[in-house]
Amino acid sequence: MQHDNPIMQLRGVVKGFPNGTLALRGVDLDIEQGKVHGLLGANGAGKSTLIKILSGAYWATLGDIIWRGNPVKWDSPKAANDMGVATVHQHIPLVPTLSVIENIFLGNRGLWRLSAGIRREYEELCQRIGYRLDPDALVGNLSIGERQMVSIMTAVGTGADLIVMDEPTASLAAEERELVYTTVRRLSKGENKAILFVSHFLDEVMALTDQVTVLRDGTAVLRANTADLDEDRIAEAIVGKQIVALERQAQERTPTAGTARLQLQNLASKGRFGPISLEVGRGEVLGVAGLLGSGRSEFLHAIYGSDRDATGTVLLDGLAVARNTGAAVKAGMGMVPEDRMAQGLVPEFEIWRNTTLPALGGVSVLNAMPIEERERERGWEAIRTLSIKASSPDILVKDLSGGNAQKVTIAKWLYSGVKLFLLDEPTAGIDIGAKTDILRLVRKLASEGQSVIIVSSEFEELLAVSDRIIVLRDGQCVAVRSAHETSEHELLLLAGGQAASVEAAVH
Ligand SMILES: Nc1ncnc2c1ncn2[C@@H]1O[C@H](COP(=O)(O)OP(=O)(O)OP(=O)(O)O)[C@@H](O)[C@H]1O
Repeated sequence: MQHDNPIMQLRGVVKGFPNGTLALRGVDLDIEQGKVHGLLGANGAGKSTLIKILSGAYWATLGDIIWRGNPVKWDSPKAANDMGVATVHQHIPLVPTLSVIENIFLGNRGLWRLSAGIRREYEELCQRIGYRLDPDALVGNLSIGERQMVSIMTAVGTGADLIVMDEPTASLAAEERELVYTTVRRLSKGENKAILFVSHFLDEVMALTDQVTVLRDGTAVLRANTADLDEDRIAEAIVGKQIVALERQAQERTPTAGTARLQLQNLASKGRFGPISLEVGRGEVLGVAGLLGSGRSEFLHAIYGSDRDATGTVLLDGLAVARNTGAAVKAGMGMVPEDRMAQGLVPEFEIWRNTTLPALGGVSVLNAMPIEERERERGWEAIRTLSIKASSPDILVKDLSGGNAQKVTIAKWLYSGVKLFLLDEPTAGIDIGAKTDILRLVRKLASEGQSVIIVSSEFEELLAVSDRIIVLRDGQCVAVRSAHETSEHELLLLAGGQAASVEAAVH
């Protein structure tokens, strides 16, 4: 690989954690100005650790960081930021109670009043990026895609020359992803910025990046120009072996006919979605396709009772479920929300404790005293079933990589007698090897009689795993299709309206 203009170089970077984990084992990396550098690797390969070192959040245990030709030792994100490195983190650290403009300029201005100058600066930033949000909109009211754009604008607004993006498209639909790509291209080609782009999506890495580094178990196992690679080669480097493509298994099964597990009658939430009436059978997987803002997550929250404004009736196995999450869990629903860290896990607890949180019935005496041995065994089982990269169930969830923590949120419901799984983007941020494992697990749950409603921005995934797919657009259910009767193309058209730019999808 030729390096014309490296702005950032890592040489032999090692990172060990106090619990003994060696997350990076001597990594070299060269990021050039005006180029997009893709960083890939399975969950737990070391990507976030590397990013934290680049952005000053962690010290490297060993090795050199060379910025514009000079070795540096950053002791804080602010120090890295002052030198010209900005990071767009995976879990977007925005302040929900502040406005867009306040969030964007908060960090580098401290306390200040909104002046005409700042507003002008905001408009200039929007011009540069080619995207505009209402500067006074509250961040808490924005969609995940819009929040992602606020994070990117914040990074660009610092004037950084290297922008590190940690899975910026992880839970975005095709159209919103396209927005991020356009921004990345503008910044690299138009403004000569260097971009480090972390992603699990091979198609976008092929389409967007100039160079690629693949980490496996803390080692850079592939460093090459993207033009010299193809998806198979990258996938092989990520998992260390050839992987089987997503199989489409939908045709092979028929859910138990005539037995409704879930019945929704006029379920609606004002300004969000609905009314929607439908049934989900025992052993059925219902896919929900829709773009960001279509009401897809809101739909799940209403079923689960976490939307207190929702109206309508939800019946599980013929019995009405009161509209609160406690009643939903008691009735047999399990929810894996999109914003996992905020809603799904207790980071300070071990894997085993998180895995058995909702399921103490099976591992305790009279539901009161958990038997630790059995709980730990569950933890091991979860590690095996979902290929969680952890040396034991005693590892704290906060010490897991993002993707592995996410697997724990799924594991959490597996052993709790759940009858209806509500999965919001269950494979976002999950590496390609484990993605197929999770989809297979969904099929397995269905074959055992559980029902599943799954929301995914990746329609290919919905087609692979669902029996039926409903399409939401602007809060309305605009189509119901049997999975084997539809296609990704049709779903995209339906989800975006006929006029939707299908080209927006990455090919
Ligand atoms: N604070 C920590 N303490 C101990 N171990 C950690 C800590 N942070 C990460 N690890 C471990 O270091 C390894 C690398 O994790 P890292 O978060 O860098 O992976 P990743 O490639 O970003 O994964 P993902 O795709 O899931 O986000 C993992 O084994 C993880 O469990």
